[in-house]
Amino acid sequence: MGRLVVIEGLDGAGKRTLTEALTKALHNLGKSVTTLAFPRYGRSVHADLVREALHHEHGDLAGSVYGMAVLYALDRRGAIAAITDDLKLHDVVLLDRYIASNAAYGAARLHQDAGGEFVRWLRELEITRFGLPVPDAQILLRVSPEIAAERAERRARSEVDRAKDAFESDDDLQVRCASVYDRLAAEGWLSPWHVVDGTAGSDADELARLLVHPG
Ligand SMILES: Nc1ncnc2c1ncn2[C@@H]1O[C@H](COP(=O)(O)OP(=O)(O)O)[C@@H](O)[C@H]1O
Ligand SMILES: Cc1cn([C@H]2C[C@H](O)[C@@H](COP(=O)(O)OP(=O)(O)O)O2)c(=O)[nH]c1=O
Repeated sequence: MGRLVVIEGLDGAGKRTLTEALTKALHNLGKSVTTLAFPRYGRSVHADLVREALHHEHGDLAGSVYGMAVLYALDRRGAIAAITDDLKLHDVVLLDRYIASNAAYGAARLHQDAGGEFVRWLRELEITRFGLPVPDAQILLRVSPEIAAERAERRARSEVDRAKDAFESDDDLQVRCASVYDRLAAEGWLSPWHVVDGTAGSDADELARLLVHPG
């Protein structure tokens, strides 16, 4: 069985960039890798509803923290078979966002912390009820909310279809979200976490070695 490794962080932290660098670094160690990004836009009706809601469609849907969290969770539930199959075929399955994104953004929206009711409810929904695979390791790509916002802004200007959504445009939300992520990582929520400084020019080779030879 392969290892399920998750990359987490704020919008614009550099998750997609690190996913690519880590994939190369793991290949260099002779490991087979496959990647998957959540939400699965264009492949899951739940993910598409999320994107549309974040761009002000579907009435007051985006206003419901629990409603949005259920949609994100259903997107993942629809991917269980694919993840399980991938874990049989590859040494590493690398996910760009997973359950902890739901925990961090939902708790931040509700002004709760990582030990609050929302995070407990979410774990019960996604792990206990839906039976999602538990990650072997999670990486928190840590950058200040200001740097993440600058990067998300630059990307919104340079890439088609990347206009900032409701969460990305909410600076206070990103600040609260960063602190929930810090707590989730410090507590080892669902798995051990590796905290990586996203401003230091992350060393993907070193991280790949840590992931392949934990401890
Ligand atoms: N270490 C880095 N230093 C500077 N810019 C970066 C770094 N990593 C990513 N970027 C840039 O920041 C923007 C957001 O990166 P991306 O990987 O798309 O973030 P995410 O997937 O976390 O939203 C992109 O324009 C990317 O080129
Ligand atoms: C996967 C996931 C994302 N999110 C949030 C984080 C982001 O602000 C937003 C969109 O995800 P993101 O991966 O940033 O997509 P995009 O390509 O549009 O930037 O959804 C959750 O709240 N819960 C989740 O389970």
